[in-house]
Amino acid sequence: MVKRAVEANFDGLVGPTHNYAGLSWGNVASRSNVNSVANPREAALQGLAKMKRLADRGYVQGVLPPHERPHLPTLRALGFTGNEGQVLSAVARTDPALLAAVSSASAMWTANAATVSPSADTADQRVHLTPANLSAKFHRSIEHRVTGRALKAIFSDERYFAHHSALPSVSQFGDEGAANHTRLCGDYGAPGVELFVYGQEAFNDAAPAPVRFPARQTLEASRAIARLHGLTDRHAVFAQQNPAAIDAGVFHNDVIAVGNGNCLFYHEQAFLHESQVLTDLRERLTGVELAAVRVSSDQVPIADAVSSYLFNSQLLASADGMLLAVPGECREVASVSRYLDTLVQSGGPITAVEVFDVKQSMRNGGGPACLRLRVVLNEDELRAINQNVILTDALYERLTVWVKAHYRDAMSQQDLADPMLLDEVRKALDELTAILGLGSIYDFQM
Ligand SMILES: N=C(N)NCCC[C@H](NC(=O)CCC(=O)O)C(=O)O
Repeated sequence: MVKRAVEANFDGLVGPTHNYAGLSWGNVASRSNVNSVANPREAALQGLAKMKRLADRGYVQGVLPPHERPHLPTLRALGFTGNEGQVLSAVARTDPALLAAVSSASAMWTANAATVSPSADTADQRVHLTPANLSAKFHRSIEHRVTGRALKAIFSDERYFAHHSALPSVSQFGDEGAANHTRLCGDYGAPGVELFVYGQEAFNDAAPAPVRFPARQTLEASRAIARLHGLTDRHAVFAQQNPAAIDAGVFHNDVIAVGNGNCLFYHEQAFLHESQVLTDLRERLTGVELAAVRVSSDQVPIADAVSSYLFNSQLLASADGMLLAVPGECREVASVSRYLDTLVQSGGPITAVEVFDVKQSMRNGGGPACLRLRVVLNEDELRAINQNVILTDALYERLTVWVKAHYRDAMSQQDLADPMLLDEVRKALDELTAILGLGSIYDFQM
C-alpha cells in the first residue's frame, strides 16, 4: 500500500559571515561579484521570507543551521598556531584567500548538503541520507562533517533514517548532493525514479568532459550513492550533463533542470543524450506519465538561463498544477520573462509562476532551489523528525529577531579578519542550536 507522503523543503539559514569572495571558478555569479560588500542580515531575512511564504502556502518547511565560520579547526589543521586572535591575524596577513575560504557561508546552499532517497525507493524502506563531500571546492569541502551532525540531530530515529558518511574526498568521487539529483514519481509515497546527473566519468579518460570549467560530480560518485542508498536499477537513472553546458557556466545540473512529481522542466542543452534520458525515465516511472517541459535555445539561450537562474526555481506541487518559484532575476532577462508569460498559458503542467527575492544569495550563484534540500517523508517519518526545525509562525518570528540581533549589515573581505566576528558568530550559533533543539553540533560546542 502506498503511504501518504509529502515533500518537505529544508532551507539553509544564511550564516552571519555571508560574503562575496569569488571562490567558485565555473560559477559565473560568484566570480563576477568578487569583492563586493555583502549584507548578511538582508541575505538571512530574504531566505527566511522565502521559507515563510512557502510555509504559509501549506508546504512543509524546515530550517538547516549555518556553520561555524571562520572555521578555526581547519586553520589549525593547516598549521596555524597560537590563540584564536593570533591564528586569525596570521592567516589574514599571510593568506587572505584562505581566510575567505574558511569564512564562507556556503553551507546556506543546502541543495548541496546531501543526497536523500525516500523510503519508498530504498531496499530497507528507510530514508537514506549522504552528506556531499563537495570536494571540488576547498571552501565547500569542509562542510560535510557538520552537515552530517545537523542531519543526524534532525533525522535521528534509526528506525526511519539511515545516515552515511560522505564519499572519499577526492576528485574521482566528487559529489555535490541533491543539486545533481532529481526524483520523479507519481504520489510522493509511491516508488519513484532517481535521476543522477554527473559531469564526468573519473575513471574513463575517453569519455566526454568539459574543457573550460570543472565537472564537480562524477559518475562514480553517483553510482556509489545509489549503492549506499540501496537503489536498484529500477529506481535509478544515470545521465551525463552536457559538457558544453558546464563550460557555459552550468556548474550544477540544478542550474539547467528541475523536476518534481512527474514533471521534468529542462533546457534542451541540459543532457548529453537527451532522448535516452527521457526513455530511461519513462521506462521506470510507474503509474504516471512523464510530463517533460523542454525549453529550446531559441526560446531561452543558455547564457540567459545562467544569468536568470530560470531552472534554479523551485518546482512545487500545488492543488491545481505545478508552481514555479522563480528568482527575481528571471523578470530582468527579456527572453526568460517572455518565456514565463507563455509557459503558464501553454496548458502544460506548470500553471503558476511566483517571484522570490533572494538577490544576496543569487550574487554568489545560489537561487531558490540551491537554498533548499528536499526530503520526501511519509506521515510516520515526518512525525519522527525533530519538530523544532519546522518553520511555524512562532519560529519565523523568533529567527527574524535572532538574525536582527546577531547579524551585521555589511561584510567585506577585510571584515573577515575581525576577531570580534568569530565571537559574534559563536554566540549567535549557540543560541540557534538551543532554538532549534539540535544539541551540540559545532566544533566550538564540543
Ligand atoms: N546550484 C546549487 N545547488 N548551489 C549553488 C552553490 C553556489 C556556491 N557558491 C559559492 O560557493 C560562492 C562563494 C563565494 O564566492 O564567496 C558554489 O559554487 O558551490
